[in-house]
Amino acid sequence: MTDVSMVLETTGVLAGAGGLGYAKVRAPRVYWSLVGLPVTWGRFTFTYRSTMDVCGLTVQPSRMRAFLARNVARREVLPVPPKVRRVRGTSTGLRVTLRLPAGLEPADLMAASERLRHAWGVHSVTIAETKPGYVELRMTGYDVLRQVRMPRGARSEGLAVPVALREDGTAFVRDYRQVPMALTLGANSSGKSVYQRNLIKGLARLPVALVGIDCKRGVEHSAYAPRLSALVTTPDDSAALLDVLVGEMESRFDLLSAHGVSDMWDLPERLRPVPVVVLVDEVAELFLISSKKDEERRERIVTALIRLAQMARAVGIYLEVCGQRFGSELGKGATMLRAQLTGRVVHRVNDKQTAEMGLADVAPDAVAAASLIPAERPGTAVAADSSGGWAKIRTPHTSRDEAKAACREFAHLVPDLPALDRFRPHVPADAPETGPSLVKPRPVTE
Ligand SMILES: Nc1ncnc2c1ncn2[C@@H]1O[C@H](COP(=O)(O)OP(=O)(O)OP(=O)(O)O)[C@@H](O)[C@H]1O
Repeated sequence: MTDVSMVLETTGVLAGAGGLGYAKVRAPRVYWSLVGLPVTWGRFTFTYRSTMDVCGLTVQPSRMRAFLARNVARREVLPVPPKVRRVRGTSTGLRVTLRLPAGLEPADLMAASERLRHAWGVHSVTIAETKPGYVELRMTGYDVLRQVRMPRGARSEGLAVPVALREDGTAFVRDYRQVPMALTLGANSSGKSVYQRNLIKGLARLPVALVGIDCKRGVEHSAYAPRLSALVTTPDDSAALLDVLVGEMESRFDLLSAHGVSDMWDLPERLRPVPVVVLVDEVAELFLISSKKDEERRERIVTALIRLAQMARAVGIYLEVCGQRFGSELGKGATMLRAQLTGRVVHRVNDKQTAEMGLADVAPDAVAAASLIPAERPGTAVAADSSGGWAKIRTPHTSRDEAKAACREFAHLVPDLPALDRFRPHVPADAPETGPSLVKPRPVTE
């Protein structure tokens, strides 16, 4: 709903810019609130019945209803469209809650979304089932992914971080309790680091331990050091850290079994271990070997990652893996690990095979959309999970310094986790607020 701040923004922008034409191109949010929303709302109200009828989204009335219409109301018996329960304008579009009559299902509306989009002259129409028998029609008035602004009220809580904006104007939330393990793929400069920065910025304020594995010499993760419980930057240290995480997982399982529960969240709060999010950047670095002697290390790393991905959810250890490609070319264990990482975010890719690696097993319909992401829209991705649902998303642009500042601000939230102490990065007390990082991971390999 438009509010006071929106009205002020509206007036200010229009006064300075000199007209609606300018607003339409340069300030689509303003144009939508002033012109698009009232026009679309009116068009929707006046054409709803006829549009649903021509789009094949009506059913024959029940016998009783037909009888009453014919004999009591003495009017023509009309086909019945879904009942409109609520219409709500937002700063990006129009939301309509519909109650489906018997005989219609959400898939019928999904199949007609392109027709509805044209009929009401909006940028996009998506359909979301809100509860059995009810759907929400989410219309956007303009391309909300062109200039991303997260919805008001989207904030991190529990173990969920609103990390990007969906095409329908709602927040894409990375919720670790719903989707514990995830994989982010994308070509160079497609926006993977910015996605991770948004994630870190949101996670930093939550009661979680953050672990960084960044074999690109820590170029990204060293900025987050003040908030990290552990940071490793070489494959050897990664192998040691992953062994410790597997040990932590096992002792947490002992705790669950001692209390007769099968999930950490069933433990009383005072006994519950702190959740751990393990962020792995450039995963291929952990798989590659340059000599025979690296083979044993690779085996150790891959086995540990697979064990964590398969079991650690129940004890609150979550994996967030990132890479350019993640297929069988990485060797033994790669596809097995990938199958466990059920949350997928695929940015622009260089070839269709990479999109398939990321999406074909969970949401095959999304492969084409990921292959079409243009280079001039960095940060755009297709997000999917094993439910089969997918959405086009784009992150808000977040600089390294912003993520770094959030990690400093919430450095006091680094939880006590003795098992990880020897991997804790050393942050000099006088490390600069911005600029190149002075953070050094400690040498941990024995
Ligand atoms: N959501 C976004 N909005 C605007 N610009 C973005 C967005 N995401 C990324 N960019 C820009 O795109 C460029 C590449 O982004 P980023 O560094 O995140 O890519 P990457 O996939 O991590 O690349 P690499 O694999 O080379 O590290 C950067 O200049 C960044 O500022």
